[in-house]
Amino acid sequence: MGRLIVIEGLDGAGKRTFANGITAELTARGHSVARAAFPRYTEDIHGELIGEALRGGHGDLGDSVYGMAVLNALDRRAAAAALRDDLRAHDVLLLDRYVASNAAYGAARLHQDSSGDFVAWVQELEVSRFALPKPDLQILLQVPTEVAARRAEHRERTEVDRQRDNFESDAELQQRCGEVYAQLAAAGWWSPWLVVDGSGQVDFAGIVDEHVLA
Ligand SMILES: Nc1ncnc2c1ncn2[C@@H]1O[C@H](COP(=O)(O)OP(=O)(O)O)[C@@H](O)[C@H]1O
Ligand SMILES: Cc1cn([C@H]2C[C@H](O)[C@@H](COP(=O)(O)OP(=O)(O)O)O2)c(=O)[nH]c1=O
Repeated sequence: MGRLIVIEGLDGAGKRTFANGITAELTARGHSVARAAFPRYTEDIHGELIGEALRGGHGDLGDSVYGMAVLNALDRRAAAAALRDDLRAHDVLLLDRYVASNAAYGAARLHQDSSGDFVAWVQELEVSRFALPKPDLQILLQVPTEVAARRAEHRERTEVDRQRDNFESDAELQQRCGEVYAQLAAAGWWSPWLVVDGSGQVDFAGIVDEHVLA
């Protein structure tokens, strides 16, 4: 079985860039890597609806914390069989966002912390009821909120189809979300966590040696 490695962090933290760096390091050493990113905006009907709701579609759906979280959970549930296939076929399956994104963003939107009802509800739904594949490691790519916001703005200007959605433009929400992520990591929520400082150069070789393949 391959190792399931999840990358979490704020919008604009640099998750995709980090995933590219880890993938390059692993493939250079001859390891096979599968990748997925949630939400699956173009591959799954739940993901498609999430994208539309994030941009104001479907009435007040985007305002509903539980509604959006259910859609995100169903997107992952629909992906579970493919994730298991990837884990059988590859050395590493690298995910850009997973269940902890639901926990961190929902709790932050509701002004709860990681010990509140919302995180417990996510755990009950996605971990217990949907029995999604458990990560071997969740990596929190941690950057100051202002840095993440600047990067997201830069990305919006320079990349096609990477416009910021309603959450991404809300600085206070991002700040609270970063705090919940830090609590989840400190508590070892669902799996071991590694917190990586994403504000400067990242030591991909060291992280692969000590954490991804360990
Ligand atoms: N370590 C880094 N230092 C400087 N800029 C970065 C770094 N990582 C990512 N970026 C830039 O920040 C922006 C957002 O990165 P991205 O990987 O798309 O973030 P995310 O997937 O977390 O939203 C991109 O323009 C990217 O080039
Ligand atoms: C995967 C996932 C994302 N989210 C949130 C985080 C982001 O604010 C938003 C969209 O994800 P994001 O990774 O920002 O997508 P993009 O490719 O557009 O940058 O949805 C959840 O609330 N729950 C989830 O399960």
